[in-house]
Amino acid sequence: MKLFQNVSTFHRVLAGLSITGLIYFVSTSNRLPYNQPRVVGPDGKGVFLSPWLAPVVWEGTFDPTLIDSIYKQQNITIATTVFALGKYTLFLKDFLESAEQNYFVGFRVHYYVFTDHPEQVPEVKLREEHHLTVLTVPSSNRWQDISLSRMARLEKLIESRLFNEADYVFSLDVDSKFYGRWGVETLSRLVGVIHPWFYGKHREKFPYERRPESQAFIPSAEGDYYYGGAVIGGLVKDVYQLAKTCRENLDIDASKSIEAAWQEESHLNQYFLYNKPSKLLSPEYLWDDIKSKPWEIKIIRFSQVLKNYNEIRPNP
Ligand SMILES: CC(=O)N[C@H]1[C@@H](OP(=O)(O)OP(=O)(O)OC[C@H]2O[C@@H](n3ccc(=O)[nH]c3=O)[C@H](O)[C@@H]2O)O[C@H](CO)[C@H](O)[C@@H]1O
Ligand SMILES: [Mn+2]
Repeated sequence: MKLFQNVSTFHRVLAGLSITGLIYFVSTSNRLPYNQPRVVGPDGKGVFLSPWLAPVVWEGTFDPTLIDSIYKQQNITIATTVFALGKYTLFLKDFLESAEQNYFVGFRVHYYVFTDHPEQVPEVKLREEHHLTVLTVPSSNRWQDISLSRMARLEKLIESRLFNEADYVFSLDVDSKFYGRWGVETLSRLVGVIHPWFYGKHREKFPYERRPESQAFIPSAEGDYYYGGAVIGGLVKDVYQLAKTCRENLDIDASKSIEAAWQEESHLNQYFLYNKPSKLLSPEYLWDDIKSKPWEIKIIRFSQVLKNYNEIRPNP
């Protein structure tokens, strides 16, 4: 504790702190202060390196033909998990059909569809080397539980199958559609996507979990990007570590009856702050159909579709 010259100063400071303040103090005292990274530069163009030298994938930063030819030599399989419980099965058709047009075309893909209504999984013609497995899970009557249980299910699926069946894995929101190429340019050890609604905002305004009692807590002076929970990816081993850690932290929060502001997305953001992704996907890879396209976005590749939450979620 270099900050304090002698023990009595340290005790006086401690005595003046509340328990919440103490947790805050201990958890922040050894963290490095640094400026928030920009997503769009002063020239209005997307910044394509993070301050820890992770590439940020934007249109124009890669040559699709060249990058495909490099990965072709590696004979890889990309597992893709997608959850469609309750009424969310209605998103599967567009999700899968648009994926088949755009998603890892020419590479081996294995979709794992988790659902409580296996009979509602549509028949979609898959490309050669693309496969789909339906995994039946129990229904749930809280959307928050569905969304956050994805971490535990991903962890278990990796343990039981993906260590043997795949090289990379992506977990994607089903209420989405592909509009453009999503290929091997997105592959890396650990991959996160920059959320389309917050990339122009100061990090103090990010909807991170702000209660120190939660395992997802992020202090207001910290944060790199606000990552979307709709896309998690990377090598099977690294995504396993992420899913396991987030699931453990979700369990700790649940035991204290705390639910983070944005469920597993909050825990994902906390994980990525202290375990930096090795590649970032620009908001081209997670847009929202109701959001107009600004100048810095040259192409929308994957986007959340319009939906009426009151109609499709099992609870408010
Ligand atoms: C764009 C984005 O980053 N979205 C995130 C955001 O809100 P969203 O509003 O996108 O959450 P959402 O309603 O799409 O739920 C996330 C996912 O859970 C599944 N699901 C949910 C409800 C249901 O009844 N049935 C079902 O299958 C489905 O796969 C869905 O895509 O915050 C959520 C957690 O609060 C997740 O982190 C989402 O990934
Ligand atoms: Mn969604």
